[in-house]
Parts: sequence; structure tokens; C-alpha cells
Amino acid sequence: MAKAVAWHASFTSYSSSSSSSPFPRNPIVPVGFSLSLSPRIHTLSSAFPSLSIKPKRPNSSFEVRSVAAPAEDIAGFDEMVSGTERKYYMLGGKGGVGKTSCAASLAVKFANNGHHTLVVSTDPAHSLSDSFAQDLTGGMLVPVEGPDFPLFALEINPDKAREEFRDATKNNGGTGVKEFMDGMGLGMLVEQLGELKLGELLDTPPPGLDEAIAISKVMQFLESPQYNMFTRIVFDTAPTGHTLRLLSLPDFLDASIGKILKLRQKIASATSAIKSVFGQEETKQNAADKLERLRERMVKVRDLFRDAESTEFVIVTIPTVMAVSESSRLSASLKKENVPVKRLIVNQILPPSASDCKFCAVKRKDQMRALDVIQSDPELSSLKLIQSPLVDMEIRGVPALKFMGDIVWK
Ligand SMILES: Nc1ncnc2c1ncn2[C@@H]1O[C@H](COP(=O)(O)OP(=O)(O)OP(=O)(O)O)[C@@H](O)[C@H]1O
Repeated sequence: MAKAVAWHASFTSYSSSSSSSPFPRNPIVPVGFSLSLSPRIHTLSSAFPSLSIKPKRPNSSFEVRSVAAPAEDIAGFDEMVSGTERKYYMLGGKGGVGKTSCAASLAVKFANNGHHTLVVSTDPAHSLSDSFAQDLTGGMLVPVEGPDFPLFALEINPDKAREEFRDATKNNGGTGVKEFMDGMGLGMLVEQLGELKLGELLDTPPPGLDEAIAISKVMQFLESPQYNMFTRIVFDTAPTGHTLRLLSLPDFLDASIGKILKLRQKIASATSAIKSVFGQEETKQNAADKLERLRERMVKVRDLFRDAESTEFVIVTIPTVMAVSESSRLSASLKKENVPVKRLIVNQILPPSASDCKFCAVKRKDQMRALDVIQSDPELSSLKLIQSPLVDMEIRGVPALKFMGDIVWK
């Protein structure tokens, strides 16, 4: 029988506030070395005393191939944590690769290193609550229990945010005004509205709109004084497709809203007499202000994504050729849009093992192939590669996230 070596996390014994970790900070082996583990190890704490680094043996089944990070000038966590100015980290990638776990672990690590941290989910299918094993729902700031410094979570409800957007646009050129203008016989303006395809946009919103609105909602929150304390903001974003569309959405929405506002001005002058009769002037002005604020926030979202001083987009992937290909496309699109990308996390890498079962051996080979693809990929090879092992327990709760964070963020 194969002697299994478990990458076993004894999370319960791993206090989130302990400063001296019982685990080594870097269990990933540098290139040119192999791992030697004693068999039948069931907890990490007992596993690591016997972990030793030996010169690489050719054809060793113990060998952990490590993809060298060619981007040596890209600093590690020290750079991410330094400074008190506000910084944003956006984590994105294919569905299910571990975006939430990586985002939550980064947030915990920032908080444990003295930053007032906010972790935000803009993924319509939130999983922050599951990841932290705490109820963080409600669309408001919720304190996360466990880290040394304040950590708050915010799960934006995309339906609610979209409703708000819908109301604002309705009052300013959507169906409401359309009907009103029809009634006034101003068909020409109605046609212009039709060109904007606004009704279509709101009735069947394209993927990414939810997220754009959710992020703009966060921008709105961040403007208020109660958010001033946050120096690190971590976004757990929606899967790749949404992110790609999100990148072009702010421009599109900015243009649409700009047109609506111009149109509204025309409507305002054409109907000023009628409006005073109906007594709607004030209501419409408020709605126009709301829409204008929304437009401004969209512009801020667009600028935020491209601000290399304050923002970094971290791609999360898993070691499969399919996931790597998708990450390569994501990286290309982000770069094309001038979104700063420096790091690539390859999550769920099989940990070293003294002896593999047939399944594990094949799986390991498959993962190595994917790592090779990364190494030769023109988009990905220039990123700083972070390898994160597949652990044998679900990563849930602050202690587990701290454990993961200490492996991933170095
Ligand atoms: N390195 C790992 N080892 C073991 N389990 C992991 C690892 N990373 C993530 N998981 C588990 O995989 C599952 C999916 O992780 P997570 O929710 O972080 O992915 P995601 O990319 O955010 O998913 P989605 O796209 O559905 O939001 C969770 O159950 C999580 O605990």
C-alpha cells in the first residue's frame, strides 16, 4: 500500500493571532531541489520538522518542479504591505480556482500586519461568508472576527445595485421618459433614446454590468468618512468572462449615461413649460444628479483599474492546461486595457509525496505539463509565479485562511 503523505492542515491548533507560526513560511521548494518527506505524516506541524532540502536527484519521483519567477524585480508581500496609503488588490480568474480563498487569505494577512482592511465581493455568487465561515451578507460593512487588526467584509448585492441604476436611468431617459415623450409627440428624441439600446441593456444586462455597478457602489461607499480608515481593499471579483466585459463597460456606460444626460437637457428645455404644469422639475433634477454621480463613479472605476500606483490585479489559476489558457487570455486582455498585472497564483498544486498512487502520479504529471505551459506562455511567463498547494481540507474560517495566506503571500 502506498504510504500517503498528507499536506494536512491542523487548523484548529493554528491560532490566528499567533505571531510565531508553527509552520515554515515557505514550503515551496526552489528550483533544483527536491523534497524529502518522511511518510505517514498527518499534520503539517509534525510534517515540517522532517522536511529537508537535498540536491536534486535525476528522475526523482519526489521532485517538485518549480517554475522560476522570471520577474525577479517584482517584490513580494513586503512591498504589498508597506505604506499607509490606500491600495487595491483585485483577484480574478476562472470559476472555482480559489479566487475567494486567495482574496480572503490576503485580507486576513493585511489585517494581521496592521492594516485596516476591507474585503469586498463583487461576484454575483458570493462566497465570502462561506470562506470566512461567518455571516457577512447584507450589503453593508460587517466586521470579521479573528484577525489582529480590523477586517471588514462587504458583499454587494448586485440585484439591489442594478435596481438603483435602473431607477436612475428610468427617470432620465429610460422607459418612463420614453412614454412621457411619446405622449408629448416628441418622437425624434424617442428615436435617439432607442439608439442607446438602454431598455435592452437594463432588461437583459450583459455579464459584467452587475459587477461594474457593484464596484461603482463600492466607490460610492469609499467616499464616505466611515471608510477613511481602510488602507487595503481586496476585491474578490467575478469569474473571467465577467471581468473581461467589466473592463470595457465603464467606457460604454460612461458614453451611454453621457448621452442620456445630454438628451435630458434637450428634453428639459423642450418641455420646461409642461414640466412646471406637472410639477416634476425637482424630482427630475434629483434623478439627474443621481445619474451624474453614477457616471462619475463609473469613470472612477475605470481609472482605478488602470492606476498602477494604487491597484494591482492578481490572476488566480489552477495547474490545468485549460485554466492556464484562460489565464493567458485574461492577462492579455488586462494588459491591453492597461490594467496592472504582476502576479499569477497557481493554486491547488499537488503537494510533494514520498510515493504516489497511480492516480496521483498521473495527476502530478498533468500539473507539471500545465506549469510548463505557463513557463513558455508569452503572457504569463513574465508574471511573478506563486505556487499554492492543494491542502487536504477545505479552507474555511480565519485560522485556515491565515494558514493559506502564510503560504501564498510571501
Ligand atoms: N489550495 C486549496 N486546497 C484545498 N482546497 C482549496 C484550495 N483553494 C481553494 N480550495 C477550495 O475550493 C473551493 C473553491 O474555492 P473558492 O471559493 O476560493 O474558489 P473561487 O474561484 O472563488 O470560486 P467561484 O468562482 O465559484 O467564486 C472551496 O471549497 C475552497 O475551500
